[in-house]
Amino acid sequence: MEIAIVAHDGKKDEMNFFLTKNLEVFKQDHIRLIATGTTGKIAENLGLNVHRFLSGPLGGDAQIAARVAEGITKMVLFFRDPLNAHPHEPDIMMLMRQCDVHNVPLASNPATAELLIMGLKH
Ligand SMILES: O=C(CO)COP(=O)(O)O
Repeated sequence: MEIAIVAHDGKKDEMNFFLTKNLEVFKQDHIRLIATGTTGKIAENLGLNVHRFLSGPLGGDAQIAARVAEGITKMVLFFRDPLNAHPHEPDIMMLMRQCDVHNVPLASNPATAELLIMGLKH
């Protein structure tokens, strides 16, 4: 099962905490982790296998949106920073829209991500 992780700069510490807490889940063989460029580094630094796409502002969100549209990515954990402006806002909206179009679970904050991970465990 392919899961995408994405975190805006203001949320990267929370992504680090979340991944650390759920390391055993993300290490499972049946889970393939993908990420935008800089977020992927966080996962790599924790010893996780992750395929890193472009950084968000350079098109990473758009690349992941395409995988959602194609039915490859099955879950998106996107820790958004609602308190800052992002130059690639259209790409961000596209990623979220594609999740809704294709009924792919999308967590836009850590609390929801925890619930999705709990769902995965059961
Ligand atoms: O900008 C992002 C999501 O919109 C995240 O990109 P990075 O993981 O490269 O920082």
